[in-house]
Amino acid sequence: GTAPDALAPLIDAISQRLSIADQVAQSKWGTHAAVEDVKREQAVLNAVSAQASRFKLDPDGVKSFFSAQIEANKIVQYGLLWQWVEAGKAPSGASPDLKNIRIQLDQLQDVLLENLAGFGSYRSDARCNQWVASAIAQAPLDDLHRWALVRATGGLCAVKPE
Ligand SMILES: O=C(O)C(=O)C[C@]1(C(=O)O)C=C[C@@H](O)C=C1
Repeated sequence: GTAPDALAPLIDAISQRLSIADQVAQSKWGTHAAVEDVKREQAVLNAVSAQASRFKLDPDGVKSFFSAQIEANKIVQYGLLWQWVEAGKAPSGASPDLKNIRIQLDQLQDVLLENLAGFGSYRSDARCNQWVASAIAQAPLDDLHRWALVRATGGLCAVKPE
C-alpha cells in the first residue's frame, strides 16, 4: 500500500544527516581523527533527549532513534574511509572543519524530531516495515548510503511483542 505522506520527509531528513557523514569522513581523513567520538555521541544523545518533550516524544525513544542515526553515520564514514584508503586518495577539495559540520548536524536535529513526531502514529502500523522498505529501495543512494539508511531506520517501526 501507499505510505503515509509523513514518511517521505522523515526519510529525507535521515538521508540528509547521512550525506553529512561524507563531510565528516573527509574531515577525519584530513585530520586522522578517529571515526568514533564517544563524548560527542553522549552530547548528541543528551541534547536530543532534552528536546523530546517539545515534540511530545519519549526521551528514551528519541535517544534510541538517534543512536541508530549515529551508528548509520559511522557505517558511511568507515565505508568511505575504506574506499579512500583502498584508492590511496580521498576526493579533492579542502577538508571541512569538523566544528562546522557538527553545527550542520545540530541544525538537523529539530527537523528529524519534528518528522519523527509526524510519523509517530504510523510506527505501530502493521504496514510500517513495508512502507519503510519501499522508501529505502526508492531512495536515490549508492549501496553504502542505502545500507546506512537500512541501519538508520532499523528501529523505526514498533516491533510486535511476542
Ligand atoms: O561528530 C562526529 O565526530 C561524528 O563522527 C558524527 C557522529 C554523529 O553521527 O553524530 C558519529 C560518530 C561519532 O562517534 C560522533 C558523532
